[in-house]
Amino acid sequence: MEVTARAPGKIILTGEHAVVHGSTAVAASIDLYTTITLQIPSDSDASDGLLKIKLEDMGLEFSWPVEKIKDALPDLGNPLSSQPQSCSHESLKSIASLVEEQNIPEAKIELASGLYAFLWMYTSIHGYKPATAIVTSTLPLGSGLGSSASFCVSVSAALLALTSAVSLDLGHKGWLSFREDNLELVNKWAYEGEKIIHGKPSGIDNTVSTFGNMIMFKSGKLTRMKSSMPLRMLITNTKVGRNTKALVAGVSERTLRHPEAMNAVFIAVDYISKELSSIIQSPAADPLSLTEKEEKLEELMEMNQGLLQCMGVSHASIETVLRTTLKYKLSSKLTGAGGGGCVLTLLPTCILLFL
Ligand SMILES: Nc1ncnc2c1ncn2[C@@H]1O[C@H](COP(=O)(O)OP(=O)(O)O)[C@@H](O)[C@H]1O
Ligand SMILES: C[C@@](O)(CCOP(=O)(O)O)CC(=O)O
Ligand SMILES: [Mg+2]
Repeated sequence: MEVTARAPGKIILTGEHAVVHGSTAVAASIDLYTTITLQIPSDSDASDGLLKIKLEDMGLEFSWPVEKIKDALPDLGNPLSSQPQSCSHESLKSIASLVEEQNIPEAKIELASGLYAFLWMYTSIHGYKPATAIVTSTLPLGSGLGSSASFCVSVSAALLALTSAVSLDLGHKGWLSFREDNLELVNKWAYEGEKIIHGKPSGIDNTVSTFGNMIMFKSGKLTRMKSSMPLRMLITNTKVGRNTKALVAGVSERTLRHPEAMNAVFIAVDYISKELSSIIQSPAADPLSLTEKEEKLEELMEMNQGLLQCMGVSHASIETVLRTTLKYKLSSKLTGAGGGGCVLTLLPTCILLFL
């Protein structure tokens, strides 16, 4: 049995971090993907008894004898793919020791949490079957474009596609697609993976990666959006590496130190996201001209960036991009967890006329 699945990365237009604390955020999927090919031999005699994962872009391969996984995680004997399970502290410790034995190069140690998520989802859904997973990605890792969620969604989709828990319909461009209820299952398993990588994710990244297009997200609930205006974003990668888990934890610590001030910040972000979504979706016959709408969006992005600074997640490299784009009267904000990573700049239609 073999299947290939892919899932997109995302940009967050407004509301990152605050969404973890219950505010509204707006996100859109982008045309960069994580792709996974999963092969599970149907004849166990024909296999080498290993669970392998090949990260092709990095030229890395990791493998574990399934018997060893069984010893480390003995409680997963009866996988129930239709019931997403959270990884307990004990299971995570066992998984960490399985990954530690692989001697990941020090410069790539961040990959460990991706491997934890893979091992958890694989064994929870398929038990101790030998298999090979080959992963490639066009997304930069750890840059705010949701590589972790796109990895988890593609893994979850590939794993579920090879179970009887889902049925696939003929999709578009040669890809099969999941039905809506099956997409929810894909999303729930991916969220369990994101929890292992991020610690305390809001769920917005895996949700937009699973359902695509543009969404509004608040307290685990998604509202699909229909944009009624052109919206072009320039993405600048500062190439400053950072880790979402640490940044999310930093905002929570600041919230514990200054609960009232931070709650006011989160409420302001909620209003910003709601206003942004209503502008983006306002009917074309709206009295506001396109230029007026774009000016409002620019102002909202600037306000959100200021509040992200309040949360302590901006960075000198992000400020440099902000100053540079401002010279051309363009508005920018960080996207994703910040601390480096990517910056979004709105490209208004008047600029595009000159390109
Ligand atoms: N293709 C991949 N293969 C293995 N792990 C991945 C892959 N993509 C993402 N990950 C995991 O996700 C982590 C990056 O997630 P994160 O810090 O949330 O940044 P972002 O989601 O913005 O890219 C990586 O360090 C790795 O553990
Ligand atoms: C900071 C946050 O809002 C988004 C993180 O996105 P990314 O992992 O940096 O792509 C966290 C979350 O919502 O789970
Ligand atoms: Mg992430």
